[in-house]
Amino acid sequence: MKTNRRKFIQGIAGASAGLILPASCTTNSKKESASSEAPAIHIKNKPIKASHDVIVVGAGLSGLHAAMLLEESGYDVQVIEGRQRLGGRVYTLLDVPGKPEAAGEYIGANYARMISTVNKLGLEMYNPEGGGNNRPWLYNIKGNYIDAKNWESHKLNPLEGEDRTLLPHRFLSTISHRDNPLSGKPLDAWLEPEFHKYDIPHDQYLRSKGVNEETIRLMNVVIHSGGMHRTSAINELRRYHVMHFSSGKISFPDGTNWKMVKGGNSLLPEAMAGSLKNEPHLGKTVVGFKEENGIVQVSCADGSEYRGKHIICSIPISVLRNVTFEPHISGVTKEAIDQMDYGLSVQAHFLVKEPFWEKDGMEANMWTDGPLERFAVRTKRNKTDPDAAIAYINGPESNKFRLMTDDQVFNYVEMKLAEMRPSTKGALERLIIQSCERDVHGAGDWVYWQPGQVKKFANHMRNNHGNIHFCGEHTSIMERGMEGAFESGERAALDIILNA
Ligand SMILES: Cc1cc2nc3c(=O)[nH]c(=O)nc-3n(C[C@H](O)[C@H](O)[C@H](O)COP(=O)(O)OP(=O)(O)OC[C@H]3O[C@@H](n4cnc5c(N)ncnc54)[C@H](O)[C@@H]3O)c2cc1C
Repeated sequence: MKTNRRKFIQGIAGASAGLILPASCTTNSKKESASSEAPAIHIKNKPIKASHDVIVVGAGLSGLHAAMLLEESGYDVQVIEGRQRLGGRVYTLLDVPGKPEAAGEYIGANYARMISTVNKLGLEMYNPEGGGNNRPWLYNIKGNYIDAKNWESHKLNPLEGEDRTLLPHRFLSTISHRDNPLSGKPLDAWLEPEFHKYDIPHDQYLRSKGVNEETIRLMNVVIHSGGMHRTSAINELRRYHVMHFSSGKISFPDGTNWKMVKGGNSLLPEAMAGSLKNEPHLGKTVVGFKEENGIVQVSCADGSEYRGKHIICSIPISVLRNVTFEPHISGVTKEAIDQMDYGLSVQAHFLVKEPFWEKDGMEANMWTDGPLERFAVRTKRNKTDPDAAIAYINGPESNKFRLMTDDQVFNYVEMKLAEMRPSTKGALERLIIQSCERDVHGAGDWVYWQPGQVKKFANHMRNNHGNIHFCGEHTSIMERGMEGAFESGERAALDIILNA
């Protein structure tokens, strides 16, 4: 029996309001087992049946959320994941001192679906002290060290009037959001044709608003893309619209605006996977989909195959360039697969053997317009954790690291640090290099829209290809980040539940 539509939508609405999914989603909705009702087809004279109702490809938040929702509606679901771990871009480095988050870190108070899932699975959230953006920075601009307190009057400050109090690390978010044409509009307004006029390079948009070149140069330091000229202004306007939409309006009951999962955010995808009837299969890198007579055959790099009546595919869009589809994907969706790109970041993690900031008497954390962009002592999860530091490069400088081995990244970072901050020499011990595109399953941090791409692609990203339904943060329209992943998984699951 199919899930009752009204009940299911009530359940989703409940989850979106931060409530636990009601029992109506799990009762009276059992389907017959897949094998008993799958139509038989013939491939090379061999009768083929779907082994599952739905195969979910990718065990990141979007895929796992879709799997949970489908299972609650009685579908037989098998999750398969290319990596040997769950979580995708939620990845707590549990073996690294201080257990830093390598990717999805801050859970916003407005993340209704995610918070609901955390609560439902019995996990706890907390705020590590001194996290977020409240750490004091020492600025290194054009080779000059500048304390935050001296910035307002400093000759390198390119702003005028009251704006001179704005600190460089706030330039991008504050100036991009100023007079944001999306303000006061619904979260999906960025898709509307009336905003296509902002689908232009972000630096061009800022110049038209009178922002000067030096301010744009400093904003460019940490933009999550190949640079301001490569990012659509509407991409950035949407980003800050979503961020500001709820800030100040929604907070956790303790008054805070963001939290992390106690013990590490990776506990969430692990608990989500643990709640499924069928254990996810790891190490299953999908290389091809072939749909015939309503059954999709999924081929993996290790030679194994799965068959499902439906597929939910959460693979990052640019990684899909390496996956074959039969029938072929063509038209705008194919262009999007070939052209969409992800922001990059590389993180070099170090243990701090000696507090180098005590040697030179400067702030520990550096925000620079040089090749290292940001170097910071990490927030501790527990007071007893050792000091650890991270070089976090996510602006245009991050591109070159694609060509380096981990050792070369460490050598480069240490060399640049020693030039900029001699007190770090001998004070750091190498731990790990992390980047979300350093293996074949990752494309980078998160998708960004290049000038002209919102107009061209944004309304095609969610189209299914036969029985293959796409999800992943790149397909979200209201939320971004981890909550965007949840939103997209929910949409793909609903697509099957309501339309299949
Ligand atoms: C450095 C960094 C910091 C971030 N900080 C935040 C933050 O503070 N707050 C926030 O909300 N968001 C943050 N994000 C974004 C957030 O982590 C992501 O938006 C979200 O986790 C994406 O989930 P997803 O399911 O869409 O994709 P993914 O997590 O990437 O899931 C896709 C899965 O598919 C698998 N896969 C890929 N190719 C194949 C294949 N061929 N076969 C089988 N499986 C495959 C991958 O291994 C992966 O597990 C951050 C991301 C990064 C990188």
